Amino acid sequence: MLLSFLALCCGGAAVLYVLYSWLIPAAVQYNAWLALLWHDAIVERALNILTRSTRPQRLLRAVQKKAIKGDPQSVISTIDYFCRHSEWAMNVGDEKGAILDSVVCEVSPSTALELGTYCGYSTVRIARLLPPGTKLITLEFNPDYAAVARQIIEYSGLQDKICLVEGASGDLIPKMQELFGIKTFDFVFLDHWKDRYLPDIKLLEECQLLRKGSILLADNVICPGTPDYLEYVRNSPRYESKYFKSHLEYTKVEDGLEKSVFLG
Ligand SMILES: C[S@@+](CC[C@H](N)C(=O)[O-])C[C@H]1O[C@@H](n2cnc3c(N)ncnc32)[C@H](O)[C@@H]1O
Ligand SMILES: [Mg+2]
Repeated sequence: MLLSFLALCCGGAAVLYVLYSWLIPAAVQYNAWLALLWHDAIVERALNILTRSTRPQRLLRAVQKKAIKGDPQSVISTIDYFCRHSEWAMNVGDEKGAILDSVVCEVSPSTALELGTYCGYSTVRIARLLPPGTKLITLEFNPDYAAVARQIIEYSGLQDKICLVEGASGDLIPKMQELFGIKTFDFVFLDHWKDRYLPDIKLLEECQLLRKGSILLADNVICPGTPDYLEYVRNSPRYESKYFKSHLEYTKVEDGLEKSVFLG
């Protein structure tokens, strides 16, 4: 009786071990929906309860503990390490980040807008490459995320190059001229909720915030995906669009960035 109970326990433990150390990580690395469900719904909630903190707070703590203050590259590398080895987070990440870097360097914008700040990872990534005098305006409607992003931006030492505005893109885009005297943006990074990409570029067009040659770079066009936005920029005569194939941040799931030039 005791022996069969012990055998049952050992068998159960072995199944759990195989599931947790091999099957789940493998499935989560390669399957889009499993990856998002696992990282966003299951692990994040469990860790929030267990640690009585939020994912952005845990990410901020890692930066404060491990990154060199005033060194944006160290902040970026620390976040990437944390997200690969401790806890996934929805930053653009290192792999797609390299594509983002090359587009920012190529455009060398005088005016830049980011939609969706989260913890400020991509904000720091973009701002560190901006020419002197350029300010990046970044919009975030979640006050808890914005509070963490402010501290990460401050920690990286780039606060003078970044203006974080709290609020919804749909409300703030029409106020860009009034708030910042912006006539047009040279570069826009779209990385907020995916159903807002299309309405917000139409709003940017309507508010005449795009000029001939403005560059839009959109993240996550495959995973979670922005089919209506892709259909628009790929078929509209007002845009010339190109896909950069990559992977969803910190996984092997296909994702990519869409770079679109506004033709006027
Ligand atoms: C994927 S995360 C941004 C990640 C960030 N760009 C990075 O790579 O580090 C999306 C963020 O957009 C914010 N967001 C979503 N829709 C928004 C909107 N309409 N206006 C402002 N912020 C929005 C969310 O709260 C979330 O923090
Ligand atoms: Mg993204």
